[in-house]
Amino acid sequence: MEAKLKRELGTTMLKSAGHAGGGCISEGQSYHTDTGKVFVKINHKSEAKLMFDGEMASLEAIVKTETVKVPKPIKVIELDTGGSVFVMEHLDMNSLSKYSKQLGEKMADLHLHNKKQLEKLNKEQQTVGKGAGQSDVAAVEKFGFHVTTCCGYLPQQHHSFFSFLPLQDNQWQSDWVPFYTQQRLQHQLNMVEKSYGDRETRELWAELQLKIPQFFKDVEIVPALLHGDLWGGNVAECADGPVIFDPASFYGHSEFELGIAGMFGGFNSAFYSAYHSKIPQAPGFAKRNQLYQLFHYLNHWNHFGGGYKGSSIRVMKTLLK
Ligand SMILES: Nc1ncnc2c1ncn2[C@@H]1O[C@H](COP(=O)(O)OP(=O)(O)OP(=O)(O)O)[C@@H](O)[C@H]1O
Repeated sequence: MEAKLKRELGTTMLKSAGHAGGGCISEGQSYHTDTGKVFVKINHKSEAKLMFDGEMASLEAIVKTETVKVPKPIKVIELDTGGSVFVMEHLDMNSLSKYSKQLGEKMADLHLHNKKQLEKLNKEQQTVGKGAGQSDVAAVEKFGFHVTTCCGYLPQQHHSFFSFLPLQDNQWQSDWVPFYTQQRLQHQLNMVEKSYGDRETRELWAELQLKIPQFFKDVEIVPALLHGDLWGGNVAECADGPVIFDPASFYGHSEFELGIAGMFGGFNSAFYSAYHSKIPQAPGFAKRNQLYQLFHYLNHWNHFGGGYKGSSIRVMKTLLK
């Protein structure tokens, strides 16, 4: 692997700089190269390329916004032995502590970035001489993403719990509610149905589906670039400020991001007040927050089995009250 890495990165030096842990998905390893220190994620499964391509595209999209710091992506390389590696900038990271407020501000900046681009574009189009399609302003008017992303684990070893690939259908849609209902919730529920065929869940979903549009009355939703998997394990800080990593990006409702953020801890009140000072809570926020958590409960049920069934059903029942 190291010979190939050297070749692909065009570096004469490739010196191990230690094992950086790595999550439960991929092994992590840092190296010194001619152009600086890199962090390499290694996964030996054949599907890893798809997963890393999604992560690379997500990081590239976030970098372009110049809002919140992420490791700069460098390259996805396929290994001759099967599997792939993903090379990115190495960052010295510590647990988030003194930069919570800054993270809140920067996440809001990330979420507002596309809205600002759309406003710029609109202004330009009203200016004489610049018609539609003539602008250099990059703005996205739909919900989705240009590549598939993976929200969840692609384990190194096959494990009977993990019988599916946690791929997200990011096909572009003009409206958020059908996007979220079909391409996020329905997708998870189809997998639950396939694995467990649970009747109570099926019945609750039949009712809940019809109610979803009511949760979105009077809210205007502008596509926002999301990290997509913003739990406490994917945020940290460097010496100069907060950093987020391991994204599964797409353009969606900014509130979706706060779903998983609220589930496993890691975000304090300084984070939330800084975030909401830039993006205030819209009416109906609390209910939608539960609707957004439902996706993650179902995703966890599909990943880890029955332990998350109870939470999934509980949230569905609360939403139906
Ligand atoms: N660019 C980087 N530079 C240095 N260390 C990193 C970098 N990216 C990740 N790490 C370290 O590796 C760990 C795992 O990273 P990451 O979450 O991206 O991997 P993963 O295999 O997708 O794992 P999981 O989602 O299970 O946490 C992080 O918690 C962090 O300590």
